[in-house]
Amino acid sequence: MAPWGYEKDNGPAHWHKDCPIANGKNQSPIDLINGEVKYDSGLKPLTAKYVPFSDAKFLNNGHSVQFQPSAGNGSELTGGPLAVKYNFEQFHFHWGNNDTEGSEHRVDGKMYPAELHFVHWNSTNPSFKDAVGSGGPNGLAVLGFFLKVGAENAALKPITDLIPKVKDAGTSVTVPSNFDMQAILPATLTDYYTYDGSLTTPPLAECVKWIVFKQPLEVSAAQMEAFRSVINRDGKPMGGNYRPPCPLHDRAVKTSFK
Ligand SMILES: NS(=O)(=O)c1ccc2oc(=S)[nH]c2c1
Ligand SMILES: [Zn+2]
Repeated sequence: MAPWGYEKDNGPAHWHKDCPIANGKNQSPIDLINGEVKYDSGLKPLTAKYVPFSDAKFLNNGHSVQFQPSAGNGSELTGGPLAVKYNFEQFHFHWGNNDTEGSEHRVDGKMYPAELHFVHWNSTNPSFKDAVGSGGPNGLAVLGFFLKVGAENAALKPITDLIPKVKDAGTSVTVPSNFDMQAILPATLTDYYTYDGSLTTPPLAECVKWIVFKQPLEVSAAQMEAFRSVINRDGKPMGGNYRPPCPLHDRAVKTSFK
């Protein structure tokens, strides 16, 4: 089978052939239906402590554009639904070819134009790869932020300004060491949905504690257009690199807000 992608011949409907877990009971993304979520007063705010990276790349891996440090540097996530410390691994994006589609998670059936994922791995594992394979929903913690079109996002500008340099699949560029990743996050990481799920791309491992924030981040129309200029490994616009929602089965979605 052609390597997986989001086209007719290699998209989400085909993934189960290489990854049978695609039809599992803990798959992501999902539609976050407000009438079916349950407030959990025990959910505390999250704390993300991100240290500037001296050696990080921004790359086009053929199915997303991704910020990837060369090694860990003590950037970590704690709190919220998490029992232990999680190490930062990478962040990447999913987006659409127009403003009516692009996010992976949905809220009452509504898609946002894009979704940003901050990926972290459970520090009780020796590595990210081990955390993915550790079994159970506590291997990774992924923060999901919806993006909507509005004001320019100054914190993401150093990243969106690099997009023209990674237009083609397999290209990468070094990110200036003064890039302030912490500035992307809202000041307080309070109102979120959380549930046990999976990677939204192959291998689709069911190893993720998902934490999706209610409040979207804003990016400008020009920043959205930058994403839409990215080309995938088939030479087509990468937009549409989102998996449709999966069945919830008997999972609960908890919220930190009423
Ligand atoms: N889109 S996502 O669920 O955040 C996600 C995060 C980390 C991943 O590592 C591999 S391999 N595939 C991945 C998908
Ligand atoms: Zn993702």
